[in-house]
Amino acid sequence: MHYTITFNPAVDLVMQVPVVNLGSLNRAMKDDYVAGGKGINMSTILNQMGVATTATGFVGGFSGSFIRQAMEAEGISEHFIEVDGITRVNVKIKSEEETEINAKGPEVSQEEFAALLEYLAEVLEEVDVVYLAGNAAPGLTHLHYRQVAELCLDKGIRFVLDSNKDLLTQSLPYKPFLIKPNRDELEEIVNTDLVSVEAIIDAAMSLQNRGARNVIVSLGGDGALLVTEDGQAFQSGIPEGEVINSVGAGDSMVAGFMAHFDKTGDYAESLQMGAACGSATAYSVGIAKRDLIDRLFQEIEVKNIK
Ligand SMILES: Nc1ncnc2c1ncn2[C@@H]1O[C@H](COP(=O)(O)OP(=O)(O)OP(=O)(O)O)[C@@H](O)[C@H]1O
Ligand SMILES: O=P(O)(O)OC[C@@]1(O)O[C@H](CO)[C@@H](O)[C@@H]1O
Repeated sequence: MHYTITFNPAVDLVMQVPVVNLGSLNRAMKDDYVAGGKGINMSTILNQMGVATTATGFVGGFSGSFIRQAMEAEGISEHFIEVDGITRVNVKIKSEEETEINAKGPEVSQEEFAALLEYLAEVLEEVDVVYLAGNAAPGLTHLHYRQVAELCLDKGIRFVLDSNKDLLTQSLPYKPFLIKPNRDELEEIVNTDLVSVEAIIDAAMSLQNRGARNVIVSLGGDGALLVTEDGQAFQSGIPEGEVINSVGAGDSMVAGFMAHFDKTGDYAESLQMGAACGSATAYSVGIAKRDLIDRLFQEIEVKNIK
């Protein structure tokens, strides 16, 4: 089972607004509500790829119910802990540029966190994969990320971590199987501008020296780089297509990579699948569907560069 954890899920309100004028009333031409939050997006892709997944984390209020119903409609099993307060609604404005406003989200108490950890400790088995993705909810810190990471290390379970700053770096000693910073996140961690492929690979390897086993660095419309624990590096390109909404592309990439790696153990092909899922989501309103993923997979080139 692939368990995804989203500490602070969201309903993504995706609005098409041709021209945005700050300080004025703007009207959307179209709006879509999508169950979101990084772990939830990963479960959505895993499910598309035929991988058994359970989505967990904390939800509350009407928007929390929306997420639960969306999971049920997709046939994804879930074990969310109900919290007081209302799951956030994150606004994603699609104009000439993409603008995002992520809300704060409801507070998670120590008892609610303990209930999640207890559930995980009870259900996890060695063959499982745990994904912890996104930012913390109010009430949670890097220490809570570390507790999940430690549980996975103790149980010998592959742990996939997609977060940023100290939420990511503080868990590196627990040897996550995969981390996926994007270029900005990696630059922030290593405190340097990364302008060449070589510099990005060196920075990714510095995170391996701190404990990460495999590192994907996603580069938006410029593709992605993968540095593996056996010392190889791969680069993926992007297929032809029109960007509709790139929110969740990174989450899709992680889930696509893991779904394929779990079946094949093949790094190059798994990066190709991750890239297909990432671009397929960028070319969709919400998270990608399988038919587009399969089509784009054929078009993506992956090079072994080390
Ligand atoms: N504009 C785009 N065109 C084609 N493919 C894209 C585009 N943006 C993203 N992708 C694909 O998706 C992958 C992940 O995207 P990106 O680097 O934007 O992740 P991210 O910053 O983590 O995104 P998010 O936080 O929204 O999930 C890229 O490496 C690429 O393969
Ligand atoms: O605030 P966080 O947890 O960093 O990010 C949340 C979020 O922006 O990430 C997903 C895309 O990756 C969206 O579905 C969601 O709104």
